[in-house]
Amino acid sequence: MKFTKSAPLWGEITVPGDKSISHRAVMLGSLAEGTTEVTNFLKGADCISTIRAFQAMGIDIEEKEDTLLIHGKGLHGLQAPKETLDMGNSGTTTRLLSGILAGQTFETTLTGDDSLKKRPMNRIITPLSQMGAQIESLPGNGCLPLRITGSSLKGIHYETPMKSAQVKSAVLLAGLYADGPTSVTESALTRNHTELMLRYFGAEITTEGTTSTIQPEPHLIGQKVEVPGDISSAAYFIAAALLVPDSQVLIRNVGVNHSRDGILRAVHAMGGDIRLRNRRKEHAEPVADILVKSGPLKAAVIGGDLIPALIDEIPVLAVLACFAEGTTVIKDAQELKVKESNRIDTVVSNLKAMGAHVEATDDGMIIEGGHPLHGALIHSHLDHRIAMSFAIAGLAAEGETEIKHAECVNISYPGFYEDLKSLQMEEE
Ligand SMILES: O=C(O)C1=C[C@@H](OP(=O)(O)O)[C@@H](O)[C@H](O)C1
Ligand SMILES: C=C(OP(=O)(O)O)C(=O)O
Repeated sequence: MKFTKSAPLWGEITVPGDKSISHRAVMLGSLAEGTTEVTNFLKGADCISTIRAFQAMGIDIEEKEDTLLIHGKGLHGLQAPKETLDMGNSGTTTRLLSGILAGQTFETTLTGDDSLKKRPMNRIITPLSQMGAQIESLPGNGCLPLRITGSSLKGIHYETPMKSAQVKSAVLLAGLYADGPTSVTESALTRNHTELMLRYFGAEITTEGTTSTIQPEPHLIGQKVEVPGDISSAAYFIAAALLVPDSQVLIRNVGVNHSRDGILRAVHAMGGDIRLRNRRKEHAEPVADILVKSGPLKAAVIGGDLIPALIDEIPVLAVLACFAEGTTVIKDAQELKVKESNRIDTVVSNLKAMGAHVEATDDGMIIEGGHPLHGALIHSHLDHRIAMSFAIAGLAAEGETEIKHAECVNISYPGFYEDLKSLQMEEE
């Protein structure tokens, strides 16, 4: 896929449904009694891995044109799958599902693609084992494939050593099957979709500060879930509209949960022209329309508690920083190293190929803005966020940018390139 300097971006767009919320809707819909109707479900490869896993455990999931109907069988209704469950590229599916599988009465094996097989699973094996789960990393290196033998679980209090919503969620979901309350404390709030959706489906779950506590054996009831647009997908259009001169884009129906809105806060800090309109609440989640206009940007320091609220947006934020005046520091973001690629390395090497002045650090990167980027051959490393971030860089760089394995955007945003093109004004 090739990109050159873009004509202004102009108009309105609706991005596909939120990936995190889509995964959780399938999971809780399957564990609830009755039918859950999900609209604006993300039909990306990661969420399809979640659907296939629950279908393999006996859940009837109807995939209609605009909706997903999940015929849940209750907390104890899953059946042993006949085969190994393939998690594809999805860390979220693997870690959250492991929490659920830990409390079943059967044994399951989970595997995934080459990228997922390199990602660390000890972060969930440790707390789930403390709860009494039996989980074995078959290669013995803390990675997939995992064999999970369902066990009776005990409630624990767990302090997460890393800022990870997947770890928090795995423990809370295992807590559904524990013998008493289970609580998780984190050092900074990570995305709280699991907590909000559990409450929405009828679980007894409370949150005080950054500690959430769940009571076991709730009676979950199927619900209607309207999935908001994914702010992580909206981030690419926010960046494109800021960078391409004379652009103005309205992104409708985006989830703006405070635990996810770090990209909005970062763009504000960088002086970008971005406004929220029509704020409302859809079921459990806050939603708004986002209006973005192009304009100059200034550097910022991005770190601390802001990081979990924009962790997946850091690649595109790094692209923005190349066009900002001054030196941007991204820190406290070690988690980037264990995503679909090592995103510190893949962002820095690709930005360098485009002529950026950027250096990797142990927990992020330092970017000296104001040096024009030029086109280059970009290696996505099959990482969807890298492909999309550098497509945006290509719209603002001199010359031609080519993205290798550009199709990996299907993980979280099938139709991304078409949507981007739909905003580009025709050249006179
Ligand atoms: O819980 C989730 O849905 C996610 C949590 C984050 O991962 P970590 O929990 O590993 O930070 C994020 O990067 C991922 O895209 C989705
Ligand atoms: C890190 C991501 O997803 P996951 O961990 O679910 O693979 C992502 O979508 O950027």
